[in-house]
Amino acid sequence: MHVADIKKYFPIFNQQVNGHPLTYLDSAASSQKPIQVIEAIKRYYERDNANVHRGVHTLSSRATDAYEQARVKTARFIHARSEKEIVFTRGTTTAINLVASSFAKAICREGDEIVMTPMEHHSNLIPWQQVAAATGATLSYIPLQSDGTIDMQDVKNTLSERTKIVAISHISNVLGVVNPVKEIIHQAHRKGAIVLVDGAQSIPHMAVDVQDLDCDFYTFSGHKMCGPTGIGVLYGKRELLQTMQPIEFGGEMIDHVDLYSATWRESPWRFEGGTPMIAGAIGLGAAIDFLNEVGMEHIEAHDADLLHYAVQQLSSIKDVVIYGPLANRKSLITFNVGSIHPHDMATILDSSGVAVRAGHHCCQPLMRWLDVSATVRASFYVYNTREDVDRLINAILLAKKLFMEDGGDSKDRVL
Ligand SMILES: Cc1ncc(COP(=O)(O)O)c(CN[C@@H](CS)C(=O)O)c1O
Repeated sequence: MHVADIKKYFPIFNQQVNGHPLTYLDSAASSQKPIQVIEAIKRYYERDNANVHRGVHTLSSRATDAYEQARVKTARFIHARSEKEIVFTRGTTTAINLVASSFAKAICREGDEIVMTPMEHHSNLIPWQQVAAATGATLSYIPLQSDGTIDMQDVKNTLSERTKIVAISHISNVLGVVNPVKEIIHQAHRKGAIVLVDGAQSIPHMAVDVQDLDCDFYTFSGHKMCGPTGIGVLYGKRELLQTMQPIEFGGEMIDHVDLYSATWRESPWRFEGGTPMIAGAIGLGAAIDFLNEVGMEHIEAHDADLLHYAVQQLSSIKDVVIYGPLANRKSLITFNVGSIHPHDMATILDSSGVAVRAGHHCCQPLMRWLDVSATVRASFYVYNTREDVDRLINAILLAKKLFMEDGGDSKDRVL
């Protein structure tokens, strides 16, 4: 399967939007789904649908096998030591909240420190604010360089003997910057701190080896990596997961129950109370098969080519401001064009069939750090092509002509 002709596996592109071919540049919000994932979920509901772990009949056995095979595939995809280090959650947000509520609240005390960065998504910011409020721990932030990157000296200066938790994104959903998480983890471990990596934007775009990183927790969402919504993953070192108490209680997750008390199954099952996202997990497994067939190295190379082309083309338009570093970034480009409000820009782009995201991208502290109220973000994935970038540029030039007095300059070109 060659990246160049991957679009044909995505049925959603067989449509026009506002009279134009769909140019989907919002994969950082949620990716599109290949027919292989759609068919896997359809096949489950048509042939194998039953509840897992409890039934002794054939369909329940088939559903259980498929569900647990998805866990094995996920463990292999991120090079976890064991599938028992893979907890299925609803997504990145619930994975982070599980660690914050179950692990962090148990180990943090008055005066302990939780270290983050101002670029974090609200899902990797607010849970830690809640931990601080509940335990008396304090929040410390690693300062960003002017281009949005992190300097390791600032990391060392921010960490202290009181640091208990470091929570950091692998790739920013606004800046696109790839953070030096392996080095940060090394420095955090020297202080005895535990590190959670928010992998929502990295897992879809780069090969991740959690053992090589030596991260303690790693979180991501199926819907951003060609999988369905409603399924995500918390990777946790087994010795840490085993110390954690569940935060949702009921069926599936128990060992023994009497009228006044209950005991739990081992991890990961103790964290998967109630009927799990069976079809979601099976769809995630199919998405992992698809990404493995394409090859993460090919995805990374395709991503780099598209992003380089997009930065080059966007930079050629007068009045464009690009946020984040021009190198060491992946999969997305955040920008503004002169005085055009991002929502106006996104609306005009949509009239040309170009789907981007506009707003604060669930990163309000980062918008204040950038000193903007909102931005436009174009994000790319395996099914995008240079033609999509050209359509984006053309639509931006149209918006300039509609919204800005000078209507574009001689350097601008309309394809
Ligand atoms: C870095 C990062 N961390 C956590 C999340 C939350 O993922 P969920 O699947 O919604 O739980 C996201 C999702 N960011 C989307 C929706 S705001 C975006 O458009 O940027 C993210 O990018």
